Amino acid sequence: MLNVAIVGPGLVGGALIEQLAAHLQSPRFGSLPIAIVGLINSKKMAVSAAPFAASDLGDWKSRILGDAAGSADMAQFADSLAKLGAPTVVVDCTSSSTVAELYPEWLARGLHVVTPNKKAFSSDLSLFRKIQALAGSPRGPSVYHEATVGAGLPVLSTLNDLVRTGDRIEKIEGIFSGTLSYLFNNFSAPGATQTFSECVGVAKASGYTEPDPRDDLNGMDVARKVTILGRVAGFELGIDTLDVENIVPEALRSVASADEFMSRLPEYDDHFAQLNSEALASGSVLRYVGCVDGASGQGSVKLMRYPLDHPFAALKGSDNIIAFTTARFPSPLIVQGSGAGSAVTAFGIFSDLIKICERFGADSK
Ligand SMILES: NC(=O)C1=CN([C@@H]2O[C@H](COP(=O)(O)OP(=O)(O)OC[C@H]3O[C@@H](n4cnc5c(N)ncnc54)[C@H](OP(=O)(O)O)[C@@H]3O)[C@@H](O)[C@H]2O)C=CC1
Ligand SMILES: N[C@@H](CC=O)C(=O)O
Repeated sequence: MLNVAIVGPGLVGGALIEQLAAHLQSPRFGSLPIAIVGLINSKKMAVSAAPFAASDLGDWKSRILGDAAGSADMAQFADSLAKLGAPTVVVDCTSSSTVAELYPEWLARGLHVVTPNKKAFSSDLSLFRKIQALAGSPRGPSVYHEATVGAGLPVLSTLNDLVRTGDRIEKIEGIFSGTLSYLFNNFSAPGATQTFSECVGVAKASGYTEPDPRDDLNGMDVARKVTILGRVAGFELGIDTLDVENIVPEALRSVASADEFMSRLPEYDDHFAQLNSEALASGSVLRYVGCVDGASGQGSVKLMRYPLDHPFAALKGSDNIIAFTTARFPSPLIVQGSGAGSAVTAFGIFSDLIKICERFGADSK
């Protein structure tokens, strides 16, 4: 049996609990040897040697993390998990750097890590290297983070396969943000009628944005993804040395809360409308694009113009598109599809859990 403990049952973590609970209750799939044994958010926690019942998972907010649950204490949470015996995975569904910095400690205690949180892989290179070293041995604890780039799309697994089979990465280029894809697909298209701030509002309500949408609009979410791709491809990319275009209006960069930012964004609709009409007048649309250049080992994150017949201009909804140009794929290998939202992200995490089950031969006893 593979024990699973979820840190941060918010939008994505909540969807993961739903998918796992549905799986446990399904006669078709219920034999998957996964047991949820721990939940922790910033206030409460619960760890159990016996798996939580599927019926409790259906109402976890009151039945598991309700009044009877203990106060959140991450050190105690990890202690209890490390003592469980069976292979145990900590699934970090926060966006916290503090939590990400705990991975080396968890790995050193034999706990596996699965996460959609980009921080550990895109911050200090030394943290990334430490994690890689601890997770590098064939039968030791492992780290999977497919959902950090492209949410549920098979982006990192594809890149890993290219690298491990000895292909040479020449360029990785794409639209890596579901939020910015949705924004520009809907705002920057011939005949579009929604204002920029209305599009941001829909992206937020649809669960595409980071908890604070400025983390998408300032380019940092894409910069983190470009850094992760570059590092997995073998380049020493650092987020602080990337060339990143921040499109948050200057005056809104320091406002205190995401709510205040959202309420003041309409003041800048004319500015974005102007950028858009200039692009349309030149027969192009605006798209926010990230790139890793294999020749220089450098990355960039920019608002660019693309002609209407370019594949990036034809993107729909919150789709991501990632084009890998390599020695073997001079005509690029393309991964495309829904690239944000809680359901697809939870799917990416779930598929990583299945990989750990397979790798460590967890059985259903
Ligand atoms: N939305 C998407 O499409 C995608 C999201 N991701 C990533 O998924 C992650 C989760 O996103 P999302 O679900 O939207 O975030 P939410 O803000 O909805 O949820 C975050 C959760 O983390 C908990 N949390 C925060 N800090 C701590 C802490 N120090 N200790 C314990 N718990 C903590 C929060 O607890 P509390 O409620 O108590 O504050 C909350 O339960 C992020 O890293 C995001 O970048 C990745 C790919 C796609
Ligand atoms: N905010 C991100 C969520 C996934 O990483 C995005 O819009 O892509």
